[in-house]
Formats: sequence, C-alpha cells, structure tokens
Amino acid sequence: MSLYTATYTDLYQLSMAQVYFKKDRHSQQAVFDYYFRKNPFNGGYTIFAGLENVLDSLKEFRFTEEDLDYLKTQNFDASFLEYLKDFRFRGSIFSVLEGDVVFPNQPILRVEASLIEAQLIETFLLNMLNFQSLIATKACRMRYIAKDRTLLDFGLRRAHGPGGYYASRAAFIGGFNGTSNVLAGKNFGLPISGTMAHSFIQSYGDELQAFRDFAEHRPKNCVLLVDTYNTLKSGVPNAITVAKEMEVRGQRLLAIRLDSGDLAYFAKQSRKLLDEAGLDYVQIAASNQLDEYVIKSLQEQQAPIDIYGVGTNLVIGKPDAALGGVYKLAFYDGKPRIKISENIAKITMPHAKQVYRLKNDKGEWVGSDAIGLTSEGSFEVMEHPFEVYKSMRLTGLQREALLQPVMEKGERSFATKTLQEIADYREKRFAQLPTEYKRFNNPHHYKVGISEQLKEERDRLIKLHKSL
Ligand SMILES: Nc1ncnc2c1ncn2[C@@H]1O[C@H](COP(=O)(O)OP(=O)(O)OP(=O)(O)O)[C@@H](O)[C@H]1O
Ligand SMILES: O=P(O)(O)OC[C@H]1O[C@H](OP(=O)(O)OP(=O)(O)O)[C@H](O)[C@@H]1O
Ligand SMILES: O=C(O)c1cccnc1
Repeated sequence: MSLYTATYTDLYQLSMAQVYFKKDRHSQQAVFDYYFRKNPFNGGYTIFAGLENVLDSLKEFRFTEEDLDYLKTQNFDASFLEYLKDFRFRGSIFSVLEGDVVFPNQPILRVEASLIEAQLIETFLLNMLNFQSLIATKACRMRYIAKDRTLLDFGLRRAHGPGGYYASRAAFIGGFNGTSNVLAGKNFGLPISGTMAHSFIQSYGDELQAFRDFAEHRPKNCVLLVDTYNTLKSGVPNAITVAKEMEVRGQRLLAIRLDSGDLAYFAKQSRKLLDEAGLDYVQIAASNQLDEYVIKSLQEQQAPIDIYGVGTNLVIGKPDAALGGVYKLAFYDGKPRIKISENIAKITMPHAKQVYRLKNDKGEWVGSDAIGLTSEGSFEVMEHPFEVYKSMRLTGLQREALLQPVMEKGERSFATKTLQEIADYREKRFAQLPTEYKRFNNPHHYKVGISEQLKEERDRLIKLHKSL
C-alpha cells in the first residue's frame, strides 16, 4: 500500500515550488541529502528503514484532480496548477540499503533531481524514513538484549494513530518475530500472532471454561492469559488443566501469558508449576510496559520468559518519539550550496557525496565511515569534520560505498526486496557492528570523517558567505 497523493506535504513546499516555477528556476538540477545529527535513545547506532515504501510511493507520487481543485481554493496560480497536472518524480536516488546500520552526520540517501521534484518529495520522504528508522532502531535494541527469545509487537492500540501500521513493519526489520497487527501482516507479509484479552475471561467469569472454549477453537498456537484473577492459584492451574485436556486430543498448549506484577517472580513460579505437571514444552510469554531496559533486567534475573510482547514503548519510540532526520540542499544549478550556522555541527556539507564504510583486511568494520565528493577519486586521509588536528590515514583499509543507485530517472533501479530479506540484511549488518557501539550506557562513538577536498570546499564556501 502506498500513499498516492503528492499533497501529503507541508504547504511551504508548494509555496516554494510555485515560485521556482514562475521564476523558471524549477528545472535546474539539484542535489539534496537526507541525514540525522544524533542517534536515538542515546544509542551508538541507527537502523535505516522505510526505503522500500519511499520508492514504492514515489512511482505514484502525483496530484489528482481533487488535489488540484483543493489547491485552487488555496490561491495557487492557474499556470502552476496546470504544471502540477503532469508532475512526476523523474529524478535519481542513491541510498544506503534498507536495514543497514547508519550513523549521525552521514548522508544516508541522496536525491538528484530538478529542484522542484526534489523539493516536493521532501516531507513525504522525511515522514517515512524518520519514523521507521526510529522504530527499527528501538526494535533492534530489544532484539540485541532479548537474544534468541521471541519478540512480538503488540503496539497498534498505543501507536500514534495510523503510524502503528508502519511501526509493525519497522519492528520486523529491527528484529521482531511478528506482530498482532493484522493489516500490517496482510500487506507486508509479516507473521501475525496473538493471545487473548482479559475481557474474554471476564466475560465468562469462569476462567477454566474460558480457557477450554478458547483452546477448542484456537488449538494451534494457543496462549492462555493467566493473570485475570490469581496467577498462581487459579490462572496457571487452570491452564495446566486445559493443557492436559489438549494432550488427550493430541494437541499442545503453546504458552501462558503473564501481564502484571513481578514478571520474574511469576515466570519462575509458573515455570515450576508447569514443569511439575510435565508441561516443560509450554512456553511463558510476558507483557506489560516492556522496553529494552525491563527486558535486560528480566534476562539478568534469569526469568524463564520465552516470549516478550511489547507495545507502547516500541511503537512510540519512547522516550525519543522522533528521529530528527533532515533533508538539505547540497548543489543547485551547477554550484555547491551550503547552510551556515552559529552551531558548527549544523553547517551543511556541499556537493554530491559518497559514504564509505571502512574495513580492515579481514573485512571487519573498524568503527569509521568516510565521506568524499562523488567527483573525487580515492582519498587517503579522513579529517574530523570540525576539529582541526584530528585526522586518520585510510591506507590499507577496504572501503564499501554505501550509497547505491536505487532509482534512476524516476524508475526503480534495483529489485524490490521482501521484508524478510531486509530483516536478514539488518541482522547481517548489525552482527558486523562491534559490541562497544551496542551497549546502552555510554556507547562508543562511531567516527564519521570527511575527505580533505570536501573539507576545503566546505570551508571555502563558509568564507565566501562570510565575506558577502
Ligand atoms: N521482575 C521485574 N524486574 C524488572 N521490571 C519488572 C519486573 N516485573 C515487572 N516489571 C516491570 O515493571 C513495570 C511496572 O510493573 P508493575 O507490576 O508495577 O505493573 P503495573 O502496571 O502496576 O501492573 P499491575 O498493577 O497490573 O501489576 C512494568 O514496566 C513491568 O514490565
Ligand atoms: O504494555 P504495552 O507494552 O503497551 O503492551 C500491550 C498491552 O496491551 C494489552 O493491555 P490492555 O490493557 O490494552 O488489554 P488487555 O485487556 O488485553 O490486557 C496487553 O495486555 C499489554 O499489556
Ligand atoms: O495478542 C495479544 O496478547 C495482544 C495483542 C495486542 C495487545 N496486547 C496483547
């Protein structure tokens, strides 16, 4: 499913586009970079997600008759609206592949298109990439700490409106095993799974009968929620009774779910009761405001929890709630462009650029990426972007160019990836990131440097603008 209409944008994009058109500035070529300045969650990395949806939707990115009728009521010029009738994105996109591990202040995606086309896709592109990258990163943090336990997304009810749809997709990329979100399952090919709510048991009053009826009609992957009345005195014993009845029918209860109280204590006690009843195959699921820190604590307490169901904290990207990715002009009409700022970290990088992941002779990541101009050949020294005396020789290191052509002249230039392929790629790339960047507290800082030529160009433009 893609968002077909080009009015999924901010008004200022259209206001600027109209001026570009009227002043005949719209068709000159421009280069924009997508990047962010800080990893979410005070972490050491970010997982890049949302690219497939961007490429999919750009094919359909157009103004409908109704869009144009609406814009007419907003005082847009008739000749501009006429132009928008045939508006299509016919530019090129170079991007890091979806699922890769990325870092602050490096271009993750580069758009090369006419100024008006590059401008009009900005809001949609940021909306898609910022949100999914945030959620994929949150999910990856939980996957890292949960090791081989099952992680399920239960977040749709707590998500920021329809954002929950894409959150489920991003969670899978980040390492979740499945989702309770049926629409995301249907449209993205995600495994769906789920248990039961307290209301089901409450509606019976009789917990045992509720479990029996549920097991009768959903014997496959059946999970019984055991904390409605009294977890250890009624929930678990009733689940054991039903599990035994299922055995007689040649079926197996998959799991029980704990949703309140001290999850480590209840998991340990429940495990004991299940094992004593000969039900060591029945797994234990837990939910209730989980996040990577609670999961870490539960793992440290050796809570015998096999399945974690995570809602709110995953799908709203708590506590960050947004990734501040930006989209900045780097080149237009044959000239490099720069944005100056009092805050040196906010000065943009001019020109079309490539990013290289640096590896040792064994192909292992060394903890640095280097940004160079696409127009320059191989460079041997990487400079710190802001600090004068910090630089690193690149001699002997392998370089992997991260920005790949993914769209050329409005057409996709690489095959559609399934979500499973993207998730597998995330797993493979994340495995290559050394552990010091993965810890939650004070993760190691991954270095992103720039070539001497890029630095000279940036500093030349800063001086040029200061002298004006
Ligand atoms: N053993 C544990 N170690 C660490 N955190 C836990 C443990 N057990 C539960 N938690 C987490 O502590 C938080 C609060 O748990 P608490 O039992 O107070 O839940 P609650 O929402 O008040 O639920 P209820 O009143 O339904 O028991 C939740 O995020 C929960 O996941
Ligand atoms: O805590 P979260 O990480 O957001 O996970 C989702 C929560 O949503 C459900 O509770 P809810 O009270 O909405 O419904 P229920 O009656 O099914 O428990 C579920 O039982 C989880 O506790
Ligand atoms: O299937 C579940 O157990 C579930 C689904 C959504 C939210 N909470 C729980």
